[in-house]
Parts: sequence; structure tokens; C-alpha cells
Amino acid sequence: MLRIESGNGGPSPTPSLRDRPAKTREGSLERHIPPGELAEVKRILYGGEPRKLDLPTAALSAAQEKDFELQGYGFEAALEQLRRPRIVRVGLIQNKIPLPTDTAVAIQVAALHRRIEEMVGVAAMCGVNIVCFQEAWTMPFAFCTREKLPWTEFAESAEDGPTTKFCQELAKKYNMVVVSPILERDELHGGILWNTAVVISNSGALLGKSRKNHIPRVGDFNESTYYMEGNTGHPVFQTQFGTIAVNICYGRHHPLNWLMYSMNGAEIIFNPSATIGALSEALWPIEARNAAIANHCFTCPINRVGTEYYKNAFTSGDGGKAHHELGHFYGSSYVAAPDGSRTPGLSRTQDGLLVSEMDLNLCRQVSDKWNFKMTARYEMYAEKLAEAIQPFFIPNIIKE
Ligand SMILES: NC(=O)NCCC(=O)O
Repeated sequence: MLRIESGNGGPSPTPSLRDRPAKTREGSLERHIPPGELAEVKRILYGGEPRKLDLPTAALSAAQEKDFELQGYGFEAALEQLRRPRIVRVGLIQNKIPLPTDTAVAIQVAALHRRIEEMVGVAAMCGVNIVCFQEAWTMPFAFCTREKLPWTEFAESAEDGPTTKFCQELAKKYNMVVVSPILERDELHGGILWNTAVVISNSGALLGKSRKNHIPRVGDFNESTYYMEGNTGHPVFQTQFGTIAVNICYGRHHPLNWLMYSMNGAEIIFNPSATIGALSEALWPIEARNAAIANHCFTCPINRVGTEYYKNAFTSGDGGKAHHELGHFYGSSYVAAPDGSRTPGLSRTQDGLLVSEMDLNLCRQVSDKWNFKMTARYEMYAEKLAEAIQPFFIPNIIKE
């Protein structure tokens, strides 16, 4: 069952940031820092502020009517002589599950399809070229329960499951690349499960899939009960709009995981996630932003919103009381650029669509300035890592 949070009941007017409750840290800054100081505080915290996009009025009204936040920002790059600007609009979608978790599986999936369909419709009005949804977007994040049924029934074929077919229709209809992270059932290999992002070209063709490389063993994120570490490596997908990769949720904590997508040429790395406030909210603004800086690329972390309620209580194996909720998913999806600048985050509590316009030429421009790829000592790290993974590794500690 889903706990309904206040403000969830229907369309609400869009107040100015100063009147808005503290749903984001940017909202708090806007409300409490004197306007004269705000620009300087933002410069220090965020680097250059991306420009606000002028989104179509029809899109803004549709978002308001359908009760989700719509924000748009644009990142600038310098004009070059030999390359045209490579402008792409990326859409990130964060959402609550619309129905209680004990509703029939097929009805929950259908309701999520309907919700995403209306949000993608608005993304199309905003000229979005590539859209990405949150981790395991077709289901509640029920792995905390350690129960198999009914949750494993949400798993689908990445190649021809109903959700992939649904996304292919959206991709064709809107000429949009769709990144669809699902729970995958792999019929070719004994029907086992994976946590997988399916990537669909704007033509509607299936481009491929990328499986979650790092499975959490923290708190109630009991995902290792359901699926193993992915075996697809670090694929990148060359689309008409740019070269993209998907680093699913917990992979965000592993700098080398980001690096490997970047090594394969990713210009935009999506990070569809499901994570909760008590665990990771302080890490959230740092990790993907740092990855954008370190790898000269754009990063796009997305987190779901809301608190999901489970009928059967589960324990955390820590002697504490059994409980019915994993925690509060705090949304706050954002985009970070290679120069360290970033958009404000979407709401901590409300469904939202973040539209970001980026000139991908910025990746090489920042790389030429900071030269992290050139100055890195990959051969030294590779040699040391090869040694460090040996069972009888001797750390290089210098003692008196
Ligand atoms: N979905 C997932 O991997 N969550 C783990 C918690 C986190 O990485 O913040």
C-alpha cells in the first residue's frame, strides 16, 4: 500500500520558490538567503547556474493538471569553428507508485504505464530527445521484504516483454530514445532475474540492455536475494542524439564503474536509482556530480519519490522491530555537467520531469581544459590493481 502524502490529492498551483515548502535544498536557499547573496552562494555551491529553459505553456499547464513538477535548464558550451553545437534535450522522470503495493500486479503495471505515458507526452512537448525513467520503474521497490511472490511476477523479458513493447511505441511516436530500467526475467538462461536498463532507439528498435553491476548489501536493500551482479560490462549506446550509458543505482558509489562507461565513450551517463533519505541523501548531490567532473561527461541521477507500504512486516536483521516500510524515497533528480555545474534537484516528494538541454561539445571542451583523461595514470593503476586482487598481495606500506 502507498502512504498518501499531503499535497498528493490533485492539481495544485505552482507557487514561486519563495512560497514553496522546503521540498528541495534549493527551495530553502531561495527562501532564506537574501537575494543579493543568493547568486554568490549558488556560484560557490554549484558553479555556473544553468539557464532556465523557456518551456511551452501547454507543457507547463499539462504538468500542473497532471500534478507533477516540470523544470527545465540549459547548459552552455563555447562555439567551436569546426564542430557544430551538438544540442540534445534529456528528460528525467521521477515518480511515486500510483497504487497500493497489494493491488494486483497487472493493475499496478498498467497504472505505472499510464502515468509514464502522460509524463512522456509532456516531455515530447518540451522537445526531449532522450528520456530515462527511475530504477525498476514498473514496480514497487519491494526487495526489502525478501518475499518472492508477488514481486518476481513484475519481471519481464527485456527483449519482448510488455514494458519494452510499450516503450518502443513511445519511442516511435515521439522520436525519442527511451531508457527503461526494469526487473528482467532472462528466459534464455533458466528464467533468472536481473536488474536491467533496456535502451530503445528513437526509431523504436531495441538498441540493447545494460545490467546493474553492483548489487547493494546495505540496510533493507535486500536485492541480492533476487538477482546477481550484472554480466553485460559497461556498454555504451550510440544514439542519434549522443552516446549514452546507464550506471544503475548502487553503481553510483563506485568511481571505477563510472570510469568504465566513460572509457567506452559515454557522453551522458544515466543513474536510475531507488534510494532513501536516512541512508544516502547526503551522498546524493556529491557522487554523480563528482563523476561528471572526473569523467568529462554529463551525469543524470534519478530517484523515485514517496514511501511504499508493505502488508507483511519485515525485519532488518539488527534486533530492531519489524516494520512495513523501506523508507522515504527522496526524489531530487538532477543533471550534472562536466564543468561541475548542475541543475537544481526536482522535488523531494512530488512526481517530476526535469528537462535539460546540453551541448555535448562541452565534454571535449572541459577535457581539453582539465585533461583528466590525459593526466590519469591508468597504466600505473592497472598494474597495481592487478596485484591488489591477488590473494597474497603485499600492500606497499613504508615503516620506520
Ligand atoms: N537500489 C539500490 O541499489 N539502492 C541502494 C541504496 C543506495 O545506493 O543508495
